[in-house]
Amino acid sequence: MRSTTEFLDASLAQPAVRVDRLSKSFRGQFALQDVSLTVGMGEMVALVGASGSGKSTLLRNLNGLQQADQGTVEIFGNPLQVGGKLHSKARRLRSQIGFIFQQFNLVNRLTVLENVLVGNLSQVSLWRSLVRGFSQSEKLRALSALERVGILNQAYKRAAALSGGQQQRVAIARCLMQGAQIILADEPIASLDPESARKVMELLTRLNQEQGITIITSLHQVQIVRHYFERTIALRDGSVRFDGHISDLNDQRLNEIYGAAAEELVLSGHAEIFSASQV
Ligand SMILES: Nc1ncnc2c1ncn2[C@@H]1O[C@H](COP(=O)(O)OP(=O)(O)OP(=O)(O)O)[C@@H](O)[C@H]1O
Repeated sequence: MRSTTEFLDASLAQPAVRVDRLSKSFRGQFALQDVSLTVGMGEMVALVGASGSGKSTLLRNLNGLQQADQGTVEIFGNPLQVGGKLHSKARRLRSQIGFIFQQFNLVNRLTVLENVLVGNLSQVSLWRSLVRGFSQSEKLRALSALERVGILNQAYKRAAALSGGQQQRVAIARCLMQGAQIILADEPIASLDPESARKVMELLTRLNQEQGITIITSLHQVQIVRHYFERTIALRDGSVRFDGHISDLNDQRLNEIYGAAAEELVLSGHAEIFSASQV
């Protein structure tokens, strides 16, 4: 069996994510329909689309939280799911994929540091680790992750005591502790105030630019996408309707794809993010 290092080395020549003809239905309705796309290592890609267009379903399928009915997802050239079944390597591949949720998904009664430390553990190992404690080097790595996301000074507070923006940064630190090479973020700023949203978007951008972490983020607001992203994939009714440079996804193109629903993407929340700050 190959070691993790060999596994990572072999992956360098591969795209980070490759999706081939992925389809998923709920009660006879397509949530994803014949979706194919490739995301290179170190890319930062926005997924846009009106409510119900399939963004969350796609992200959940990319890390195997959910299985499609048909099609393939490959991570670093290795199959994660094929034809609706998780591959035997899925667990190892998933350890390289961090996932950030709109509602942060932290364990409220644990401290910030503990949340970062347990981020990568199964439920069983989580309680075992909490009982036996963590090694010094694990704690140092977790503290370093918190420093990288700018909230080292909150390490010993309970997660529930933090603001939404800070909690989202804990979730990102958890991905760093996990050693994630890919971060999937599902509407990561939808529950945040404009200033916190700006900080989270800047942090994701920095992790992409400075550490080469591949980032795929679903977002509702086209203004934000225009500011932070170059490549954008637009979904409608579970199909890819646009995959290209954000400058080509102008208002006219949005209207062609979404009709009246384009307003939801152009006008919804956080437009003030840029006027309220120096960005
Ligand atoms: N677990 C589920 N059970 C039934 N239907 C589902 C389920 N998950 C998603 N769907 C349906 O699949 C379609 C795509 O949903 P999805 O959540 O992926 O869209 P989205 O673009 O992320 O929307 P939003 O921006 O509102 O989160 C929708 O019609 C939704 O109702």
